[in-house]
Amino acid sequence: MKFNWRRTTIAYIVMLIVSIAVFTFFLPSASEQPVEISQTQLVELSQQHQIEKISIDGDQINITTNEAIPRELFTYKESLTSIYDIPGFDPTGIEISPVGNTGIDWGAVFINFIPILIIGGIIIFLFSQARGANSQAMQFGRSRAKMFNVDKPTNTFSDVAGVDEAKQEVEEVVEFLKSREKFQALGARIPKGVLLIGYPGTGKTLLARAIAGEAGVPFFSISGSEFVEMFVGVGASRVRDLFKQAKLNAPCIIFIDEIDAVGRQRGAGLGGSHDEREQTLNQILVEMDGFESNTTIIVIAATNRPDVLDPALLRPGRFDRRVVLDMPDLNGRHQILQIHAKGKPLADNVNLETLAKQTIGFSGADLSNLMNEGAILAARASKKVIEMSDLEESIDRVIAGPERKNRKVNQHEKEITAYHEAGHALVARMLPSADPVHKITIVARGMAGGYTKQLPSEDRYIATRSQFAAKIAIFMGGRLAEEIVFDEMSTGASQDFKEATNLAKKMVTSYGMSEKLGPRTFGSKEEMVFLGKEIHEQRDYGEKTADLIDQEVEALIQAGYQLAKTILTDNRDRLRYIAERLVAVETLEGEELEKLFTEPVPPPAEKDTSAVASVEKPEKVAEPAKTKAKARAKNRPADPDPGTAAAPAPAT
Ligand SMILES: Nc1ncnc2c1ncn2[C@@H]1O[C@H](COP(=O)(O)OP(=O)(O)OP(=O)(O)O)[C@@H](O)[C@H]1O
Ligand SMILES: [Zn+2]
Repeated sequence: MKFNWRRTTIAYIVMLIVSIAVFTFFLPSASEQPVEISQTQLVELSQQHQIEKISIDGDQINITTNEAIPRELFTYKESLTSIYDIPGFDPTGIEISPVGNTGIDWGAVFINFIPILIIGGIIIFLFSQARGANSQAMQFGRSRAKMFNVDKPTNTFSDVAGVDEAKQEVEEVVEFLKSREKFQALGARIPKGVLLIGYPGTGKTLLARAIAGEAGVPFFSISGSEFVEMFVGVGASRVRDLFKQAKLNAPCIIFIDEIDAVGRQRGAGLGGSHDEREQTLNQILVEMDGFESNTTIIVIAATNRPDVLDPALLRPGRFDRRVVLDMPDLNGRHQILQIHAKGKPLADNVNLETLAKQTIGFSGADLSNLMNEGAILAARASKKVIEMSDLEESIDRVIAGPERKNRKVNQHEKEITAYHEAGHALVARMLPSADPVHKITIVARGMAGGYTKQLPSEDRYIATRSQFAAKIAIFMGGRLAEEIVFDEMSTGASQDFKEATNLAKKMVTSYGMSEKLGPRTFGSKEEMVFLGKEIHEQRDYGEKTADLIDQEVEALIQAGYQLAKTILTDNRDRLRYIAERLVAVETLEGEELEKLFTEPVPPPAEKDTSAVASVEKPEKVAEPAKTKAKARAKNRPADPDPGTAAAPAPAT
C-alpha cells in the first residue's frame, strides 16, 4: 500500500478534532449527573444498606449506591458538622472518606489527562467508525450492571394453596428439571416455556419460586416492566445476558414477571419506545428458539393480561403451556389463611374458616395482607395474641383502606353520607337478586366517605342479567336518597355513576344482554397486536349501532334509576330511620341492621331537624325480599364507595 503523508496528516487532524468533539459531547452525558436527594432518603438508603461509598466535599455529601444501576447522588450536611450527626444514619458497611477531605482537584486531573483522553477519543472514534453504528458511542461508559435477580428459592408447593390444578400442571416441570434424561430417553418434547395466567396476587411469582424450590434449581427473575424502563437499546442485550447467565447455571428457571409489558401495545403509558419493546420481545423469542434440546432451562412468564400477548409468544416451543391460577375459593382461602397464620399466635376465638367465608373475592396476596394487618392491629393494642376482632377489622382495611376516624366531617356532610349509604343499602335489601347487605358505615375509610358492604352468600362464577340490573339500581340508590331527602345533588355519587355506566356498557357490548342489539359483542379494545402492528381501539360496528349502544346503555341506567326511585320513595320512612341511626352510631351491621330493615318504623322523633321534612305517608313494612335473611352468610368484599369519599362539602 502506498503511503500518502499529506492525506494521513489531514486524516489525523480530522480525527483529533472529531475525537475532541466526541469527548466534549458524549462524555458528560455518558456519566450521569448526580441527583440531589433529601437527608431522609440518605438515611433510608443507609438503613437498607444500599450505599457503597460516601465522600464529603465541604457541605456536600456525595453518595455512590451499590444498586444495580450505580447512580451518583448527593445531599447537604446543612447545619450539621458531621455526617454521623444525621439522625438514623447507619454507617455500617459504607466506605466514608474522611470528613473535611475535599477530594481530588478534578480540574488538574483533567488537564493532565487531556493527552490520554485524546488518544482514547481517537480509539473510540475509530472503533465507532469500524462498528458503523453511531449509537455505539453513546453506550460508552454505561454500566453493564446486572438487572436480574438470582437466588435459590426455598419455597415449596406447600407454601402455595388454593391453586391445586395449577400445581398439578407444573408438577411435570419439576419432574423434568429433576430428571431430564428420563424424559429425553422417551423422546418427549421438553417444555420450554410456561405462561402463568392469573389476577394480581394469585401467587404466580410464588408458584414459580416453588417450582424452583421443589426442583432445587436457581431462579433468575426479571420483570417485564423493568425492561421497559431501561435505557434505549439495552433491553435486548439484557435478555442476552440473562440467558447467557442462565445457561451457565442450567438446570434453572428464568422467571419473567409482567411479560405483557414487553409484549403489549404501544402507548401503554409505561414509557420506553416501541422499538425497544419489540427488540426485547424479539430477543426473548430468539433465545427461546435457540435453546439446544439438551439445555435444561425453563422460562416461566407471568401475566394477568393474556389477551394482549403477541401470538408469537404462544407458538409451540415457546410459551405453549398455559397454566391458569384462579382466585381461591372458600377452601382455598381457608388453606391460604392457614399458611399465613403460621408463626402468628392466634386467640382461641379466631376461626379461620369463618374468615374464609367473609373474604370472597380476596386473592392470596389480600389474605396474606389480612393476616399481617391483623397482627399489626393486635401489636398496636399491646395484645399477646391476635383476636378475631383484629382480623375482622383487617378485612375492612384490606377492602377499603384503614378507617379515618379523625377525618373531620361536618354534621351536614355526615347526614348526606348517611342518607347516601342508607339509599344504597335499602335498594339492595329490597331487590331479590342483590347480594345481602352485610354492613353500612359512614366512617371514612381509604378513599371512601362511607360504604355499604354487600356479600354474596356463596362463591359465584357467573352473573345474571337481573343481578346486574339490581347492581345498577343500587348504584343509583345513593344519589337518589340524597335527592329525595335533601332535594339537592352532591358530588359524592360520581364513582357510583361511573361504575353503573361501565356495567351497563358491558351488559350491552360484551354480555349480549340487550334485546335490541342481540347476542353479540361490540368492539375489541386490544387487538392481538404485536411486533410492529399499530394498535387501535377497534370499532367493529357502524354509527347507527353506536347510537343504539348509547341508547341501550342509557335505558339500562334509567331503568335502574327508576327502580331505585320507586323503592326509596315507597320506603322513605325507613330510609330516614336507617340514616338517622347511621348518623348516630356510624356503623350498622348484624342484628341491629337486620332489625332496622324489618321492624316497623316508629314515627319520627319530634320535629324533624334534618331536611326530612315531608308528609310521612304510612309505609309498607319492608319485607325482606330475600327471606334467607338469617342464614345469609357474610361474604365477598363490598364495593367500597369511593364516590362519597372525595366529595367536597356539597353546596347548600
Ligand atoms: N395461592 C397462594 N397461597 C399462599 N400464599 C399466596 C398465594 N397467592 C398469593 N399469596 C401470598 O401473596 C404474596 C404475593 O403473591 P405473588 O407475588 O406470588 O402474586 P402474583 O400473582 O405474582 O402477583 P402479581 O401479579 O401482582 O405479581 C405471596 O408472597 C404470598 O405470600
Ligand atoms: Zn355511593
